[in-house]
Amino acid sequence: MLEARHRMDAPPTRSARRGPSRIPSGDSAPEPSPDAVLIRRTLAEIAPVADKVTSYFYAVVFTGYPDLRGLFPAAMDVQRDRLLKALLTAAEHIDNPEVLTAYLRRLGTGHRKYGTRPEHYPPVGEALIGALARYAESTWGPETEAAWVRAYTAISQIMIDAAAEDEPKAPPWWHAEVVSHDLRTSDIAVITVRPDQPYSFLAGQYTSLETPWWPRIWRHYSFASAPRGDGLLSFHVKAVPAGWVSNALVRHARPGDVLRLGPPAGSMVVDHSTDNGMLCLGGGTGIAPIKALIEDVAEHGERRPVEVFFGARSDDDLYDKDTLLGLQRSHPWLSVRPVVCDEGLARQLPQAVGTHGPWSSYDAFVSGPAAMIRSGVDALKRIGIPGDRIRHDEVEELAGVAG
Ligand SMILES: NC(=O)C1=CN([C@@H]2O[C@H](COP(=O)(O)OP(=O)(O)OC[C@H]3O[C@@H](n4cnc5c(N)ncnc54)[C@H](O)[C@@H]3O)[C@@H](O)[C@H]2O)C=CC1
Repeated sequence: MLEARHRMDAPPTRSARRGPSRIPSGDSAPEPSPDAVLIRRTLAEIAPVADKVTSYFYAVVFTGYPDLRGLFPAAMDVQRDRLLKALLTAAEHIDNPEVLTAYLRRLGTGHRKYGTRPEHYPPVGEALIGALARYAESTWGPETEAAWVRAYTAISQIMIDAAAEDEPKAPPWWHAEVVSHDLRTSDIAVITVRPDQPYSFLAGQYTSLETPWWPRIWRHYSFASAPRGDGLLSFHVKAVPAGWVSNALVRHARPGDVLRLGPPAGSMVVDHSTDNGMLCLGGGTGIAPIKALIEDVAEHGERRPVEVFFGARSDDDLYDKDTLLGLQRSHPWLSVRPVVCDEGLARQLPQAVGTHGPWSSYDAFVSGPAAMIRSGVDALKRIGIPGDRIRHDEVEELAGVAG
């Protein structure tokens, strides 16, 4: 159902720790604007036929404007309905400019790596309106169409402006040469690359990455280290079943291969204005950004307590345990607890953390499989950490990682 899927792509709420304001919901939500009411009616009507809307939308874009086909991957698998989902999500939240603008600015800037230009927006808008008009027959009319046109115009303008402002500051993408490839288990590799131009990011962030084997298929990977003096970047990659990019990276990438990177994104970063303790849960290769956070705290010379739970399904999957235990030996403020649990880290977590703590003064960081993030956040709330102090990457972004 589109409804369910595009909710996953919602701009961040405060409890997901990014934006300063909250998407209106529940009793305290302000009245939606007339445009928002019309837009939500359309969305409700197309929800049961979401797949048809998506197919029709892309068919109109690609047959009407063949030049745009080159911006998309040859095989439209998980990325197939990303653009449409993002547009529908943005329209749904048109009443919330503060959160929406931040979301759309990131989207606009992130689209530079696809080669998106301002002239691409009108044809996409036409295809969107055409698909909605066709599949939302009973709620469609001149007023509804006008509301969608206003929303799309506002959305596209924010994206175009953000891309234009970013242009003098950063390239649309970076080339990055693989300088080392360290196979840690039969399906996990630590890959280090050298970008062709300086690449600034914050520990805890992630980037999008494209391999030469699957052009225009981008996947997200977190940086596994804080920014380094030599400018190198590392990623922990697990080859997942049917994962094109992850399998290419683990099984084919070798030193000398050149990848492409998009801009850094994500705000699972350390707040250096406080000395709150940090409680970090890393599941599987989700430990990568946690390691970056630890290095960041160490570089700032801070003495805040950092407690890390590293969850994996087997001992073998604790592929980075030695590095983390090495960091623990060097930093008395750091404690690392490997947890082997096939049933889910979150199930064991309340028990594991319950014997430590109290955690109410801690900031929490959760990184790993999407389902683990969801259950981990619930578990952390149950042990007394307020939602606005729990940081994690957007779960919908991770959907693109599994590949
Ligand atoms: N920034 C982030 O949040 C990052 C997320 N990832 C994601 O982490 C995942 C790593 O995959 P693998 O190493 O194969 O992990 P995995 O599937 O082996 O799981 C790792 C740990 O999470 C637990 N877990 C898994 N599903 C759970 C659930 N539904 N509820 C509670 N606990 C659960 C497992 O028991 C295990 O302890 C990938 O999906 C990747 O996309 C990777 C890097 C960064």
